[in-house]
Amino acid sequence: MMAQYFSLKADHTDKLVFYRMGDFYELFYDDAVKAARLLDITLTTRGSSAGEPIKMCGIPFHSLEPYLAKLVKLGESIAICEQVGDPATSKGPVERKVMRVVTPGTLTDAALLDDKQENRLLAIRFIKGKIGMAWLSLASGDFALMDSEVEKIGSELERLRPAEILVPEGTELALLDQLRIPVRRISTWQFENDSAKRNLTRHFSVHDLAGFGVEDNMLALGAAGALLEYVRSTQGGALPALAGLRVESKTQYIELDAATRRNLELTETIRGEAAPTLFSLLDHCATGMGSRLLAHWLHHPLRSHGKILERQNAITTLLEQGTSEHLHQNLREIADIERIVSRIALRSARPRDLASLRSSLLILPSIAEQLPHNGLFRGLAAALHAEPAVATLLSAAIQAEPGVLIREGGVIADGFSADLDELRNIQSNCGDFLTALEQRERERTGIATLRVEYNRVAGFFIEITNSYLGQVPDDYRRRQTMKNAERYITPELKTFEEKALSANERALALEKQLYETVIDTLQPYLAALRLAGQAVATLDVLVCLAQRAFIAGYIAPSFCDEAVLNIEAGRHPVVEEQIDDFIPNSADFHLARKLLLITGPNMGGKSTYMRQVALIVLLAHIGSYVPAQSAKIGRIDRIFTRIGASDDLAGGRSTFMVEMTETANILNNANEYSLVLMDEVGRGTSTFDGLALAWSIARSLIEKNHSYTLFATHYFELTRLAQDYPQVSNVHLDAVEHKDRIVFLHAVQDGPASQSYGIAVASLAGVPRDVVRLAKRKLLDLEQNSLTNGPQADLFAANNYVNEIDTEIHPVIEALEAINIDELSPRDALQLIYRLQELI
Ligand SMILES: Nc1ncnc2c1ncn2[C@@H]1O[C@H](COP(=O)(O)OP(=O)(O)OP(=O)(O)O)[C@@H](O)[C@H]1O
Repeated sequence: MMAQYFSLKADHTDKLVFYRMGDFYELFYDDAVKAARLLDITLTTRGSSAGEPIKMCGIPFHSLEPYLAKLVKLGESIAICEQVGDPATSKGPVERKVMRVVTPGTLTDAALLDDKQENRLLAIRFIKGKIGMAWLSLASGDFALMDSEVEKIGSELERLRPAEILVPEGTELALLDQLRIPVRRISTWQFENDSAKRNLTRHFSVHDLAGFGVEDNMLALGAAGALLEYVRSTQGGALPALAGLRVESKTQYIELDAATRRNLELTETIRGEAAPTLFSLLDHCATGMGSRLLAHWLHHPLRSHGKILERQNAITTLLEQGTSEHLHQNLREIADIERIVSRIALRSARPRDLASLRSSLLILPSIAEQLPHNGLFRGLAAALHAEPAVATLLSAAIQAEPGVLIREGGVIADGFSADLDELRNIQSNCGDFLTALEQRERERTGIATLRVEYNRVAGFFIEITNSYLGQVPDDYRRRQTMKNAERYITPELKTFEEKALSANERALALEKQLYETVIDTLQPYLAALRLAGQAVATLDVLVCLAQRAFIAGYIAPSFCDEAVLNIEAGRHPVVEEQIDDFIPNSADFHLARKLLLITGPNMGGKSTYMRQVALIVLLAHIGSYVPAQSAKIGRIDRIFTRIGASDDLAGGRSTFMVEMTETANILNNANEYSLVLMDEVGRGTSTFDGLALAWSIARSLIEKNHSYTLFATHYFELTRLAQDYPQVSNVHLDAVEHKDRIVFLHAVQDGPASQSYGIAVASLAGVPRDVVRLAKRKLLDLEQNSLTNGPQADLFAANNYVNEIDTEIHPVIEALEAINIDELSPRDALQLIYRLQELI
């Protein structure tokens, strides 16, 4: 047995091998050690090999799924090895085979998949600064490819969020090793374009790939080929019917770099949590398909105003008709058609998948009828009226509530197959037949005590007590002799016995065969069903966005071709949900006003304001309504952000290095159609360096990039840029000090800030009072020594360097500050004077 195990394991060295032994899957050696640790199950030993005990652990076969789910989540791949031979007839160990390989990127089982998340497998190939990428979601059949540049890889990974990555052997890229995504290195030759082309044309049964818009020289082609082969190897040779092959174009979507996707907290917070994010706020979709599509839309804002307006108009119609809630309730009844369709394609669909597909298909026409007859809805309604033949077939073929597993039967509906009905009749009519036979034989033989019976050892028999043996007819054959009776069988009973005993087995076999036929019959309809699934998803997202717009008072943004970005009374969609009185703020950009320099106290709301502008722009481009009073948006192709400080310790980059790398990316790539958010750039280094950098970066953004820029800074000196450049406007957020408190107004106003309140905020945050006091004193010195007339110290000015020692508080002053004169007795006062004198 171990020899058999070793030969199977040799083909799956990089996976955990689940070796089926009766009712258990067992793991051996290192696999056992690893699985025991990851699954928290007992590690034990079984027998020995080469004198060493064999380490093993095992799990019961019927609870495979939760264990698989846990391992796959941890990034492991598993080869599931089943017994395929018959234990009764095989000499030596039963024949076993790896029937299925489960890897994080190739999941299709409902139990292993997250409803709301797309599960993608991504293959990447690198050649001379370029990358070719192909990705596939096996569960939904979406297959796409794209060429890009190496420096975009971070952004692409953040966008696609693959569950598993394939790269050619020998690929060295630090970024890949830092990811928490399993990376599999496969032979380089599998990434060759020629064999990929052959594979793909064969798979799609086409002469060439031009029809998909795939060019011969695309780098991504090789990646697509490698990906397809990998999937085939995990699915026991079967390949799903893929929805087609999409070439994703770079110009289709607004580009968001990796940092921006993170900073805007689209689907994950900066800390990596699922909420609160834009997605967690918006996602009230009725189906998993809708949630997945919404996440996709958020990461793929469109550039084409035409396409955006199609969605927006659809939302407007839903709002006008007020049917969203009703549609939402109807959509809740719809199963995950996309994933069921993929499982049908892979022939792994369970009976209940078919039942839920059926019930969904029966509801779809009524949903389609509720849809308005305009714009996007026309196409959606057509797709929802998917092949009625499928629902008819499934109604005829599958029981109302089928069993869980086809091997246990109870799946195929009565009346679908006459043969199956007969087999089932035999089982259920067994009792009737025997009573009727008994009656007939009693009459024929005249033996009143004759009994027809069954037991497991003798099978069916007619029992006649010894006193009537003389009356036994000739056609009775003796089966067994008892003490007081004889047991007989007749040809009729024999035929019945054979039928009855095998009926159950044959019914199960026939059900399995019929089930396979149903799956076969469904294959030609899968493309239409997939479209129906996509239509459900689209409708679900539109309804969800319409509901959000209604509940939160969003408005429809308008688009134009001029250089304009005008938001009246905009709100941050996520922050406004978390606090009671959110103050709306406007933002106005045009050709003559392209950089807003934002100053104001910490906690004033600068980051919130900048992010809200970006989120409104992003929401507008997915077709959604936006949280504002009005919004008019010109052409925008990219959004860049440089917000917050984070170390990239694993990548060997300090906070400041990360800050400058992201800034470099912006300065090198942002153009007049870009929206740029710069939050306190330069704060990661010394004051003078930081200020000098911030100043030159802002100038470059004005002079060279011409982007729509929101530039938040604490360097007050930068506000002077507005005097040199007409495109720069100063805006500020304010606070007022009230007794010991500081109140933030959160309203964006024209002009530079007058104070920074940093020290007041520090005090608010609980910084010890003596430190705050020292800081105030130091600030006073700095301001007095400054040669500028400005309200804040000008660090560019000469002579503002103040000797630290000079500003230290004299111990006498400190002692005086510490006393409460009203509480001093005359005697204490006298002593104090002595002490103070000593301190001079
Ligand atoms: N427009 C607003 N209306 C009401 N509250 C707001 C508004 N903007 C921000 N806030 C509140 O103020 C808090 C601080 O905002 P934010 O982080 O944007 O300040 P900041 O100026 O960027 O501060 P820092 O300079 O310290 O980063 C937010 O968490 C939010 O609770």
